[in-house]
Amino acid sequence: MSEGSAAAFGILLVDDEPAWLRSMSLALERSAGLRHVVTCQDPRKVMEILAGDDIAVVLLDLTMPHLSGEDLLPRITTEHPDVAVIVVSGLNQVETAVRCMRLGAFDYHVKTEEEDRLIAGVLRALRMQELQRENVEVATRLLSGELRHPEAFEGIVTQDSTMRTLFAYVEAVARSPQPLLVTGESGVGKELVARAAHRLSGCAGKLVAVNVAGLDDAVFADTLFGHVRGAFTGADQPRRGMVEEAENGTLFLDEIGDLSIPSQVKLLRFLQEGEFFPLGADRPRKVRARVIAATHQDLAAKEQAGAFRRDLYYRLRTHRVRVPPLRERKDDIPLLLEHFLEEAARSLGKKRPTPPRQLAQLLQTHDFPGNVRELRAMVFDAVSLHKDRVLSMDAFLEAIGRAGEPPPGEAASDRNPFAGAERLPTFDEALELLVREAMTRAGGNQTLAARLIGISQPALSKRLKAYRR
Ligand SMILES: Nc1ncnc2c1ncn2[C@@H]1O[C@H](COP(=O)(O)OP(=O)(O)OP(=O)(O)O)[C@@H](O)[C@H]1O
Repeated sequence: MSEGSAAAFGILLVDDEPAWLRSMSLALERSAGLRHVVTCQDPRKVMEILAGDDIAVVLLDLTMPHLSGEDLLPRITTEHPDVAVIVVSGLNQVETAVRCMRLGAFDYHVKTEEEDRLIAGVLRALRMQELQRENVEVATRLLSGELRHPEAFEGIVTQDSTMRTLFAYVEAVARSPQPLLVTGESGVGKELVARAAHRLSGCAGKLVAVNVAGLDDAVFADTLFGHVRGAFTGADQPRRGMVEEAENGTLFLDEIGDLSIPSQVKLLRFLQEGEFFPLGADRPRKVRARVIAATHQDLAAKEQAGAFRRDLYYRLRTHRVRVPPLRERKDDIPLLLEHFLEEAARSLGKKRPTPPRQLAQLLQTHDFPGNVRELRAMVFDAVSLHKDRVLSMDAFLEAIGRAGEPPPGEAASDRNPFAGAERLPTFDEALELLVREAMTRAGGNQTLAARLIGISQPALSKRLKAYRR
């Protein structure tokens, strides 16, 4: 967990030994940047402190005068179930530990163990607390369905309800320092979602985007973490890595599914410790930057196949969203068409053309394997070619037709819908199936259906009449 979020949570140390309270407060601040630490020597005052202060974690000694930790523990867990209590005892007794856990303790530590282990335990408890609070926040936002900052999503044109839910989720987790994983097919708008999350994060720094696909381990390390002068032959100047560029901001790692295993190890270290070694440096550097990762790949499958480290996978997906492909939100197509017509006309210095009435309908018959990017390219292409007032459908028909063609090298017979059929339809049956499919895809519009299968509207109408008889 990075220091940023942890520092905001209150921690209460309860012990009758002032020396332990002092040294633990110092250790929490020094090693984990935890500054909101309250100390209490008198266990009788604990409930009062909890009622007044925003405390997330209590470190509770067991043996104290007036009131023992074991008596206090059930009162805390009953009255403040959202507070995590870590018992810190001088006794290394399994029975005591089991009793405390049964009474609702989050964890049990022995005072003689290494300080680092106790601090790691506190950070673990804080992480749980943070996730719990975020869950409540997410549920509240999703239920209210309202966005507090709709302007952050301005560039994302949509009226789809799944997308609206996704926005509410992104808004709820945007201020978390934990990673956000954005998945979805190529061209669905993952980068736009990452930029919206950054805008909502309230971070003062900038968003720095790095496409990690195809970077070998050395280039990845140099790009992200930089190097010191003289780190390798030719390194006559030190270089700041992208992580430092993104300090107090967001590091957006695109195509994370392509990261090599050695690079995954380096990234995990940065996520866990918030620190990294520039190439050639003998001391680590600490930088606070939120990581947003994106991929079009199935990371779970990659993890299962051993191509993606499990620890990194779980770390990255602490918060996650899947941006649905365009074919799952076809109602967005007319809106996006309008948006891109406007954008294309502006950037090409042309007057905005009027789209033919059936264009949106035609586009809704297409599956858009390249998603929003494909639609955008189609519109730009058509606007750049267009001359009359009304936009021609031809460029779109051609693009859609081409999209259905097999890729070069793939034989047409591989995609033959009849290949493998036990009984071939007769010519007339096949024709009827084709006509009916075109009518379904065109939403009952005969002109459009006729264009889809390359015949005239009267010819199609004649066939339909014949089928009705
Ligand atoms: N809902 C949307 N509204 C407006 N423009 C969009 C929308 N979704 C995507 N775009 C545009 O489509 C293009 C592709 O979007 P983006 O780069 O965010 O996709 P991606 O999912 O990150 O793709 P890749 O996986 O290839 O990196 C960009 O030009 C983007 O501006």
